[in-house]
Amino acid sequence: MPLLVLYNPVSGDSTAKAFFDEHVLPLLKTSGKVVDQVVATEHPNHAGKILVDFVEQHEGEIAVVLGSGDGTLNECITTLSSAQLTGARAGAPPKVVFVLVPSGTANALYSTLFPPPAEGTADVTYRLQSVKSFLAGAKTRPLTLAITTLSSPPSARKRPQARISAVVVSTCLHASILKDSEALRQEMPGLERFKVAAEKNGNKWYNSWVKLLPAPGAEVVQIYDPTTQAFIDHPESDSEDPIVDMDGPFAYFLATVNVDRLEPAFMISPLSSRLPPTEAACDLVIIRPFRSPAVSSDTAATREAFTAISWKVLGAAYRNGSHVDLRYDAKGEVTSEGDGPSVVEYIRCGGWEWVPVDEDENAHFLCTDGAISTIEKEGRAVCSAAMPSADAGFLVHI
Ligand SMILES: Nc1ncnc2c1ncn2[C@@H]1O[C@H](COP(=O)(O)OP(=O)(O)OP(=O)(O)O)[C@@H](O)[C@H]1O
Repeated sequence: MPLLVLYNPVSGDSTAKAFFDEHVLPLLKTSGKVVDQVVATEHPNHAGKILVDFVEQHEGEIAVVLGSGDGTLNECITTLSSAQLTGARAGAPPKVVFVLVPSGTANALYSTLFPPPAEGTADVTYRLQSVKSFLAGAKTRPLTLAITTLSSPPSARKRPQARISAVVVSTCLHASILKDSEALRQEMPGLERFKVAAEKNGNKWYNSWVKLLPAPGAEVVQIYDPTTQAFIDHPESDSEDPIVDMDGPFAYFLATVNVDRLEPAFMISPLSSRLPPTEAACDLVIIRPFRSPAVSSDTAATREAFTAISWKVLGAAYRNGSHVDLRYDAKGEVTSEGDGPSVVEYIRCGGWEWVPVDEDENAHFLCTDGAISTIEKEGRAVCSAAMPSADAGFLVHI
C-alpha cells in the first residue's frame, strides 16, 4: 500500500519534526516499511494539497502516517473529500487509512482511540500506538463524518457551503472559546489558552431555533436517561413525528463524532465510548439554562449567576465525563442525586439544524474541528452524520 508520511511542524508544541526524525521514521525503516514520500507542511491547508497530489500519483488504498493535531487531520479529510480528482482517480476517491502520531495541542481523536495513562501523553510509547497497530497489520476503524451545510437566506441566492468534521461541530460557548483562543496561540501554545478564552465567554447565552433529526436507521431521536443510564426515545420524538423542536436560550451546544473527549481529560461526550452508536450518529451535549428551577428570566444577573452551573458541568466533564448524570434539585443547585431535571441534555441523533436568532450575533459562530465559520443573518447550519461506503472513506489504525 502506498505510504505517505506527513507532519505539521508547528502543531502543538512544534516538536513533530524531532519526534518523526528520532522515533517514527527509524521505526518504519527497521520494520521494513517502504515510505513513498516524507513531507512537512509549509503553510495552513498544505496538508490537504499534499494528500490529494499523493493520491493522484499512486494506486489503490493509501496509508498516511500523520503527525499533527485534529486540525490538520481535518484539512486532509476536507480537501480530499472536495477535490476533483483527475486521471485514474477521477470520480473514484480512494480509501485512506490514517496512522496517527499525536503532535497537536488537544489530539481529541487520538486520545479517544488511545485513552492516555495517568502519567500523561508525552511518553514515546504512548504516542506510537497507532504506528504499532499499522506495523502489526492490526485493526482499523472507519470515521463517521459530520457534514454541516451553511445556508444563506433564500433571498441571497447563494450556494450553501459545506464543512466537514471528524471530531466536533459546535456553537455557543465552545465555538466562542475556539474563536478567541486562536488569537492566543502564539502566547500560549498549550491547553491553557482554552481556559483563558472560557473565562471571557462564560456568561453568554445564545438564542437559536433548533431541530433534532433521527439517525437514518433509527425511528426516533434518542436522549440519555441518567436514571437508567441508557438511551431512551426522546419524549417528543415518535415514528409519526420524529423531529424534535428545541427553544433557547442555550449556554452550550456541541456535537461530536468519533470522539468521547476534546482533550485527553475533557470527556464531554463520554457515552460515545460507554454506549457506542451502532450507526452514523452525532452525540449532542446541550445546556439550556431555563431547565434550572432557579432560572426563569434572561437578564444580565441570571446569566452571570448561571456561569457557576456551566463551570460545574464542564468541571465534571474533566472528571470522567460525570456531567451526564448531574441534575438540579428543587432550588436549582446541581447534584448527582435525586430525580430532578438533568442539567445536560445528552442527545443521540442523525443530525440537527441551528437557526440563530438574527439579533444574536454570538449565536452565529460555528466551530468545525477548530475552524470557525460565521452563519449569515437569516441563514442556518444543518449538520448530519454520515459513514462513507465500504470502498472509500477514511479509517484510522487503532
Ligand atoms: N507549516 C505551517 N505553518 C503554519 N501553520 C501551519 C503549517 N502547517 C499547518 N498549519 C496549520 O496549523 C494549524 C494547527 O494544526 P493542528 O490542528 O494539527 O494542531 P493543533 O491545533 O496544535 O492541535 P489540535 O487541533 O489537536 O488542538 C492548522 O490550522 C494548520 O492549518
